[in-house]
Amino acid sequence: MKPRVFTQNPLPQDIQAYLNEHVELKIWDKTDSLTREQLLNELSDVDGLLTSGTAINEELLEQAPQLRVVSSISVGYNHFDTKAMKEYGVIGTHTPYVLDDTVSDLVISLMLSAARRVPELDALTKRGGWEKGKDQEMFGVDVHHKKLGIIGMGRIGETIAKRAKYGFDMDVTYFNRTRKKEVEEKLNISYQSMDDLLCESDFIVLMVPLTKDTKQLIGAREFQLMKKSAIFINASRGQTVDEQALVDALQTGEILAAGLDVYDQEPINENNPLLKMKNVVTLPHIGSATSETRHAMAMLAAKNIVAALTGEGSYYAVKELQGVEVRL
Ligand SMILES: NC(=O)C1=CN([C@@H]2O[C@H](COP(=O)(O)OP(=O)(O)OC[C@H]3O[C@@H](n4cnc5c(N)ncnc54)[C@H](OP(=O)(O)O)[C@@H]3O)[C@@H](O)[C@H]2O)C=CC1
Ligand SMILES: O=CC(=O)O
Repeated sequence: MKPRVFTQNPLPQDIQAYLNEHVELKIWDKTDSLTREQLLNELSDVDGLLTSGTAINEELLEQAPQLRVVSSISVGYNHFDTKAMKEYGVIGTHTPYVLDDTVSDLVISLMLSAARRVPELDALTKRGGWEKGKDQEMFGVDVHHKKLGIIGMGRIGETIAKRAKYGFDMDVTYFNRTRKKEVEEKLNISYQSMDDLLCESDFIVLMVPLTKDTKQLIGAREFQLMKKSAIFINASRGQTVDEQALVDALQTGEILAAGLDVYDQEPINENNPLLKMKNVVTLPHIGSATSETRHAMAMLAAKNIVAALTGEGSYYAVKELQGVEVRL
């Protein structure tokens, strides 16, 4: 008998066809979005769940007695309670590598947009505010040849560094808990303590996963260390930053500008002060959102769930759940 898989994510036809060959696929096809209660109900007799941000916690695992694999169409997996999943013998998989270039492109666009004030000046031009002789009021700052500090030199961090170094001649430094000498040599970049990186960088990009150690990694103290001319970019998760401290730093001129793809609350509340600031570029968590990359992620997530459920082929288990014995 084929394993049963449930998903609430709409999937392209070719991915559905691939899944149908290997599993009994059930897709949530109602127009209303699925409530938590409906999800738990659907999970009562399935072996696998294909999802993106669904919180996988004890309450869900308790009510899904057959569940063996949760495959996330994302690389970040802070929605997994990996401790509980381990206890219940449930594997969690994710989609590394296939989105690195796309997310990096977006990070570079946030850097450029914030530095050159692209959204602000686009709005000014469209509302007829372009006046001759007022160029100076529209000046931005250069990106090329500046110093970029990347916090979180992982898969995505590395592709950002490559673009910054070879595309924009930037002086790139990074901070990680583990030093990566081979990457330093390959890309001609250097390692710094986090405080030194914060003090010296013109651009600071945060690209760490959200974990108990990175929650509010950047707060009031860290913004105080930054240059007044610093541009801060966050494309990791909103909770890696103390958002109120970010608002304060931008309002008091402690830093120059910010480019954000992620927030404490998503979708962001329409009254959030960040939305009112000219010196903040705001995007709706679209780091990997191109047709090609979202397709590649969904296909990889489909392959992960098939491999993990059938035991045929390899899959990308998240770090904390590698080698976990799956419940029978
Ligand atoms: N905006 C968007 O749409 C997207 C956002 N993301 C986010 O980006 C994150 C990173 O993805 P990816 O590059 O693939 O992940 P990786 O695991 O490859 O890289 C993460 C890096 O962060 C470092 N890190 C972890 N904890 C800390 C810490 N406490 N202090 C400093 N550095 C730390 C790790 O090094 P070390 O362990 O040595 O410290 C590692 O090098 C994802 O987890 C996700 O949250 C990803 C894709 C799209
Ligand atoms: O935020 C997106 C991800 O893939 O993680």
